[in-house]
Amino acid sequence: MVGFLSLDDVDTDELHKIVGRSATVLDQPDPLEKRLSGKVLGVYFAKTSTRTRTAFSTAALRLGASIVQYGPGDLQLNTGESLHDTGRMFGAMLDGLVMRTAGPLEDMRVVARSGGLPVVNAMAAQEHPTQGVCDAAAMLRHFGRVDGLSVLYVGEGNNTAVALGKILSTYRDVTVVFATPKGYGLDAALLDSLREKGAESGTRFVETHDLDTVDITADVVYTTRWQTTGTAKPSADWREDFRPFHVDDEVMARWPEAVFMHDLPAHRGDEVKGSVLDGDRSIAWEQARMKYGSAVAILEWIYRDSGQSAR
Ligand SMILES: NC(=O)OP(=O)(O)O
Repeated sequence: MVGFLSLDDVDTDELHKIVGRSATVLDQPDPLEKRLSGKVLGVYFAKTSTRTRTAFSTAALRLGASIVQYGPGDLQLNTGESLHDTGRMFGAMLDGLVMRTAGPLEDMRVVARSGGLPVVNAMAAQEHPTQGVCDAAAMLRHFGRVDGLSVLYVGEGNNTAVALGKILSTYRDVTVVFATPKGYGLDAALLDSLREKGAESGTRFVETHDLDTVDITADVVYTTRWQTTGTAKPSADWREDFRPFHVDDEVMARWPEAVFMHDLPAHRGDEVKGSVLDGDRSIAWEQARMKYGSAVAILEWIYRDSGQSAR
């Protein structure tokens, strides 16, 4: 049973192969090899999604699988059935599951263990690993490399930031600055683990709560929406804390060589000005298309032993 629950679970060489494959999928015309022919995947999204759900559904279909879709109100989980029992039922009938919740990653591990089936983490509270693959692949496709890039992340230290940090920690000589609102930064233990991992390959991580003091020469300015899917801010006046992290043309002018990235969905006027998101330096829409490329690459990797059940 091999799923895709956390970037921590995947060997670096394998991860880089997945990123490399993601970056080529967009340039490869259909048809894809039907690596998932005869398989049936569950696609369970307990939280809203436009990109990830569409990407994994279309990727599974184009790879030859059939899919069964479940929305937030569909499962007997809502009436009190346990995750363990739910996983057992999925495992009895499905060949894999793509799953999004706002809950802990451990919930997905329970489903994977009890069902004995591969589970893809399409976003959990702690980590959005498929987004990390997508983002690294978008950088690879644009720059021809990930090694040596300087990335300025502006916004909340959410599950997208965690995945971005984890995947960039596997590349060489990358500089990552997280400019996060005070009180909404990365978990200190996570940041320590990123620094430890990055030290092996010359990759460094810095966190600041003052965007004005950032003095790197960035290749990428990356932001994310202020209200992460499935989470709520603890204070009513949180917007005041986030306002200095709005990426507008003046912010982009400080990094004239940088491209702009965004995991989307965007809220123009909050985290980003429309002229930046839709401007010449934005690769956010190519990055969004990479959601499909990365979904294909992840599913191909999970079912890489063609002809054998991944279960
Ligand atoms: N970036 C991302 O995960 O988008 P969706 O929430 O639309 O899937």
